[in-house]
Amino acid sequence: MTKDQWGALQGQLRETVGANNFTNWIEPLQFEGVTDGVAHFNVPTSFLGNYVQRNFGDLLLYAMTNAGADVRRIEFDVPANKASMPAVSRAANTPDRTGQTQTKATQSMTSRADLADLLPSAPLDKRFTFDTFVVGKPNELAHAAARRVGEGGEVTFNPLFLYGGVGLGKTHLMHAIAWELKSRSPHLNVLYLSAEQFMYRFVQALRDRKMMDFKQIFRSVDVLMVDDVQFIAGKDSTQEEFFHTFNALVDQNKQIIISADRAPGEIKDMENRIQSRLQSGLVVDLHPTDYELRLGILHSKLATHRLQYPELELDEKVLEFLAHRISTNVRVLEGALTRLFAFASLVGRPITMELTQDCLADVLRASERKITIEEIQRQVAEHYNIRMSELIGPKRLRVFARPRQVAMYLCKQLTSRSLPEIGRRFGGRDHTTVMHGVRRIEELKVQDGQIAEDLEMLRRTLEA
Ligand SMILES: Nc1ncnc2c1ncn2[C@@H]1O[C@H](COP(=O)(O)OP(=O)(O)OP(=O)(O)O)[C@@H](O)[C@H]1O
Repeated sequence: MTKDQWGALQGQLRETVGANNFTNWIEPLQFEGVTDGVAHFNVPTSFLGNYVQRNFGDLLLYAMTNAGADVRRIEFDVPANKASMPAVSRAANTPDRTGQTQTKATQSMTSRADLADLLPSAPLDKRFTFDTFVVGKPNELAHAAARRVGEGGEVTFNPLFLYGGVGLGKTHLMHAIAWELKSRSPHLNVLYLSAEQFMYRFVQALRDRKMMDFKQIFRSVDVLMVDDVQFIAGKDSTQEEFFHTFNALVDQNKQIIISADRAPGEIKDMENRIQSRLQSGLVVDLHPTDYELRLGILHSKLATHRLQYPELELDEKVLEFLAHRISTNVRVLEGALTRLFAFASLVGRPITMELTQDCLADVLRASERKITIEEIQRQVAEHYNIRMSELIGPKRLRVFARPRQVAMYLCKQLTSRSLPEIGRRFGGRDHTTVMHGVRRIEELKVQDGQIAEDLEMLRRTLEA
């Protein structure tokens, strides 16, 4: 990250933290550069550095990473000769930021009336909007509910509780709601934060004896969004405070949106009264993705990659392959595509199946399916109503040979077994026979609607 890039980031930071916080805490930071993943800032006093680290550290890290910088840590240094720093020359007009000013700065934080500036909202990801959210069967209900809440107006279900496994789009939907609300009503106080940040703020308020401020801030929002609420399970006083905040907002008819990795009733160590409160609105889950949704997501991400790497060619089969093979987590799926483009661009080769296998070997191994060759064989035999021995055996009649090729094709698609291994499991056939079978089915899939339908049905059953 260059100094100019840091300069450009400042506008965005000002928006996020508010004008007063920006002037007090961010503006005095002098960006020195990034070395080995550490961003260095010069600061006029160690107090200012510590304060920024504690209160805005995560935000800075997030903003810089988001802007493309490889930053894992931030360090604040007080240079030996402070006189050269702009923050100190500013101090000719404004109070010096020495021990004395530190007290002033802290006091001004407490007494500041402008609550909007103090709202500790976590930054929203610009990419997470409704426009970029791909809707499919597994997430259509969650999407519809989120859309409804994003429209604003009368609160119909409170809270909206979204849950689902890792990387299925909960955070994306929450940010999308926040963006939508803000675009429709720019003056709405929308507070989005993770349950972990909620706890952090709470503990900090306790420590600094600022509970009144804390309560006032959280009760003054119009919309509260808390991500990953399971995090506060078992953390008694945080739960308690969350419960009070929750009730106060519901009483004022303010919208609350919560996400978690499981249903409210399944969050262990969460007090019953909170669980039941969380269930009192609309609870919707994001189901694990299916093949169509994954393919849709890949296509939508492709557009961005194409813009970035217009020169790269991509074999459509690669997308189908990835959608088949990486089935657990959209984040991993996206990561795979990004890596593929970066790799292909580096080595200057088109994105073929071969390159994909090379580049993503580790990801593919990690998300390897549990589907076995034997399962496929059994399922195919049952589907075509033939015996296993006929499927695997030597008979070359079409009624056996075609299902055999279908089974070989599925083994190639749904397992990571090599062609020779598949051949061995089909009565010791040669790998060229398997290759021929796979190619034949690939052709038929396009020409013969029945085969395409059979494949689809079998795949669904096997993946279920
Ligand atoms: N339906 C979708 N359309 C487009 N992108 C999606 C979709 N679902 C998930 N993603 C993308 O997958 C990534 C992970 O999603 P997100 O962070 O929202 O998951 P999450 O459910 O909050 O996961 P976690 O449990 O880890 O917090 C994001 O980059 C998001 O944009």
